[in-house]
Amino acid sequence: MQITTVDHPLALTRLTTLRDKNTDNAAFRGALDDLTQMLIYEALRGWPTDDRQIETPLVPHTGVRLHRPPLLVPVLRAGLGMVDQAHAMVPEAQVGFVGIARDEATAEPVPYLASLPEDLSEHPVFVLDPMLATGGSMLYTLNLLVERGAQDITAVCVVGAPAGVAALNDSGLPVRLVITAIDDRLDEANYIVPGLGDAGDRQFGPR
Ligand SMILES: O=P(O)(O)OC[C@H]1O[C@H](OP(=O)(O)OP(=O)(O)O)[C@H](O)[C@@H]1O
Ligand SMILES: O=c1cc[nH]c(=O)[nH]1
Ligand SMILES: [Mg+2]
Repeated sequence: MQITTVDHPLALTRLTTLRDKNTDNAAFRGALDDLTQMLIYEALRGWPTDDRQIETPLVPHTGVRLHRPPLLVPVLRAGLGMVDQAHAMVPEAQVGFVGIARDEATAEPVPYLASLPEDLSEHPVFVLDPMLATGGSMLYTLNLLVERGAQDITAVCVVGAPAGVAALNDSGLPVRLVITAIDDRLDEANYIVPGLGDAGDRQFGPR
């Protein structure tokens, strides 16, 4: 699996804000917004383009547009904090939604929403979820997408645990990973260490 680590100093300052337990919900959302811009920018590096004929104020000119803009799929709740900025970067993108909450006792993904196009065979997909812990939620989402024909998927994450990265790698699914940091480990409750806590709660409050 291809892994792109976005460790630009500006990405790392935002990650530090996210990790800081004294960052309030509004500042957390702001830092995630900034970081998402950088992740999407890197995720689209080298993306195919088509010619677009325009006229500058001086002469006709051949510019570009994205070839097949990715479908953006935030995984609720935490991925909601990434979708507005991702959409701002790729305004022509369509957006689908997946909702999953981990069972707190088992860390198994419990899905509660899937709102996606029926046929994804022509759509590259960007899955937006800041956290890749055991990988259960991401694998559930990837399988949902592949069942609908997706063949080109990018997982766009902020922090991963080695176990989650290995789970994606071992899945054999058509996915690459764009991420800011791969942390040390999971704790006994399957939280990422050092991590940043619960990315959903830190944006929206406890559920
Ligand atoms: O890799 P995993 O072990 O599956 O853990 C990662 C998942 O956990 C978090 O969501 P959570 O279940 O806390 O829901 P929330 O976003 O509503 O808080 C996170 O946003 C991921 O979706
Ligand atoms: O550390 C973790 C693990 C799963 N989900 C989170 O939000 N944080
Ligand atoms: Mg949560």
